[in-house]
Amino acid sequence: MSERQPDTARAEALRREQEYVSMLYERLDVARDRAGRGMRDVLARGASGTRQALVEREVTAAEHADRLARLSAVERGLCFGRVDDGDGRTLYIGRVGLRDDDHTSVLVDWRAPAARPFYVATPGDPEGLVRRRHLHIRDRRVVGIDDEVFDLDRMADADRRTLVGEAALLAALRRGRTGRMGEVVATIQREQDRVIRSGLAGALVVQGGPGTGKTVAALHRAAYLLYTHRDTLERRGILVVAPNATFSRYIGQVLPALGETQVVLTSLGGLHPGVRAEAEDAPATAVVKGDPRMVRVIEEAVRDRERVPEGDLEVRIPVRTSLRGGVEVVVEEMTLRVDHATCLRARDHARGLRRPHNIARWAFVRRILPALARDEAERLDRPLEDGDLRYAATALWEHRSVRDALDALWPEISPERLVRELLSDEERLRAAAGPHLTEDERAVLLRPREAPWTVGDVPLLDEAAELLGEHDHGAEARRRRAEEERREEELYAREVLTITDAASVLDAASLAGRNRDDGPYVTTADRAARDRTWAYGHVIVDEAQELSAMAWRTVMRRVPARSLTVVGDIAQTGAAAGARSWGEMLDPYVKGRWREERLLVNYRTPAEIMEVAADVLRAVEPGQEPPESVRHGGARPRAVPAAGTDLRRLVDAELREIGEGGEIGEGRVGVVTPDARHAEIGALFPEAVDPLDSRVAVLTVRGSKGLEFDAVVVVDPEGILRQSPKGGQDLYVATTRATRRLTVVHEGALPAMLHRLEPAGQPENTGPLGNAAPLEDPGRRL
Ligand SMILES: Nc1ncnc2c1ncn2[C@@H]1O[C@H](COP(=O)(O)OP(=O)(O)OP(=O)(O)O)[C@@H](O)[C@H]1O
Repeated sequence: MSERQPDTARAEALRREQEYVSMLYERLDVARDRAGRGMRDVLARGASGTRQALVEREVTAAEHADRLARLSAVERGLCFGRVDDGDGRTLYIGRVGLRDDDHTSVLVDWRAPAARPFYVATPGDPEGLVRRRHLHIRDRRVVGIDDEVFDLDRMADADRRTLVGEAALLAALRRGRTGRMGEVVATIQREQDRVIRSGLAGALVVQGGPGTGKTVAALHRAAYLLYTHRDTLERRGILVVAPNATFSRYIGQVLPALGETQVVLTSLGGLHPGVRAEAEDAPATAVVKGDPRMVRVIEEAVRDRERVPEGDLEVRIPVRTSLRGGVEVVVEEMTLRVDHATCLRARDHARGLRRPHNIARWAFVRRILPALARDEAERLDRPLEDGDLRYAATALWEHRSVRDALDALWPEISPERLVRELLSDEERLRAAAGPHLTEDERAVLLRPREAPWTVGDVPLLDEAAELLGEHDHGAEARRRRAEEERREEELYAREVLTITDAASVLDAASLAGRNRDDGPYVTTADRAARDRTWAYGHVIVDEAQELSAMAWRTVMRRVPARSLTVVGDIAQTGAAAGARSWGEMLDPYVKGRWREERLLVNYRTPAEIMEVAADVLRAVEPGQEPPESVRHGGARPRAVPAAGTDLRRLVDAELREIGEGGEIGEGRVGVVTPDARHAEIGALFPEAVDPLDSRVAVLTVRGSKGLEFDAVVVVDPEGILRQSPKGGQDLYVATTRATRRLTVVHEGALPAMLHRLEPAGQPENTGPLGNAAPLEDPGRRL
């Protein structure tokens, strides 16, 4: 409900809001000064005193720095809303809560319970409000206001005269896309608010079609949970798992913009510390790697590294050496022997401890070494006391040949080596996978030793890491050393920062603690990101339909409390090993105990484009309902035959169109291709270097998932449909990436499910393009 008012009334409303907003910024400046001063005071106390005093000083400085970080992050659009209730009470809603000198609240944090009516009031259920007002602020100036009136009769006369209207949401949605997702705190919708404020405990599934704001709602939920459960979550942290590194970059700005930096954001391929997997497996390989039977295969691969010799164990050790030309040369050797049965017992004993392989190895070694020492004593005819035995065993361990012999039987091994050797060695693979996988399944796993890590390898590495345990015994000592170094550097950073201004203090202070080993002042996020076994307080998984059963094991290991937000759309599953239903993936961990919220409104794709996409969905997933678009209008989606079309010129024309029609920036074009044609089409657009930052992005469907563009050109829909058993879902994803314009370039006949597209050459019904005739260029054809 809205009403446009004369300019004078609007000017008066703006002036009054400006007064209030200026006061809020003054409060913000005061709060920042206080935090900055607090930090400088703490640091001015100097770096001397008891260890306890030093620790306290560090912690207090860190708290001030943290507060300063939050206050700096809210500068842009500090206050964005106001609600008036029927009793004449007014609340202003903003990114952070502020109080005046009397401790009276002057700005309510958007996450506080008092702010809820701002998001959930509707004309049917106004939650006691008579009006909701959106404030648009640029550089501390109020540049616009939008009102929604719920009860005109109960509004004060003065307020009634100053009603100003234009839906804030639609204004936000019309903006050109920048290549980075932004926060939407000012325009969160009622159904999204339910997702955001849902309780911390248990698993919440957010199922919704493309563009329904699942990602954006999940990220706001992270900020809300941190605000509401700060004690728990600051200690344990929140992990956000994105499908790939590009998507991580795409959403990476949202939480910092909300003042939250304590969240670990990683891609699926980055879940195993030390590995950055980007490559994807072929669908058949992905299916096998994603299958839970791989748990058994990895178990077998580990057991296969716990061997006994065929017969007795024989090790040659030097008995006598002499120096020749300064080099030590073995003059006489002796063969030590441990009988087969003793080796078997040692292995069974070590396995029976049920400890990780690399830990149990020492139990094995500790059984074999004394046996070797006894044999040595016998051969040398030397009596052995208990104390001597320990000494002799330790001395034997010094011989390289002894260590090599034991390594060959029960090596200390890293997860990376185990998985690499398993997948590149036919013999090992057969030994481990024999009873669990078919010959064909084994064949698709096999690959060259130097092949790069794939996203599908990460769950295998994680599984292996669980079974192998810590493999580097120097790690503990290194960690301690690094911690000391870190502490010194951090102290130094803080001293330096006392002479710099507040905003830079914070960056450098957190920088000083970054990329180092664990320590009391490293942020939770930093510590957690480096620790594979870290138990997070909450985990958010985006595009979760793409995760295989094995990937779910990796995720669940990181959240033993099973406090999860699972965000995705079953209708968009493109991964061969991805989900067909949420129950299939979640029931093994939270059987029947997960709750579901559905988002039904599409904020991205205009209705005209969504109708085309809905036809695709109905053809491939008849049971799934497409979301309803909130926006209408714009250019009609069209089909352009590839014959006679120059793709380059077509994309240039799209760039011009969105540049002219866009409200902010120049807008971006996404060219979506079948996997097999990505390189060929990419070569036509040398400027498309970065899928987020270049004005043109050339992407496979997988690469485009979760992203959006002002204009999308889908090339070769037939090729997309054919590229995998999930080709139909892929085409659905491709057609739902556009915020304004969709063009499909087809080579043969247009697939029947795209019948609604306007054939090129006919004038468009609506929109700024006018006539969308194909662009002829005989020189370069698709
Ligand atoms: N309440 C809102 N206010 C303003 N913009 C919104 C709102 N909700 C969603 N949007 C915008 O709609 C677009 C789609 O949101 P988002 O990417 O979160 O959708 P999604 O459901 O994750 O889509 P997909 O399934 O395609 O990945 C984004 O540009 C987002 O900023």
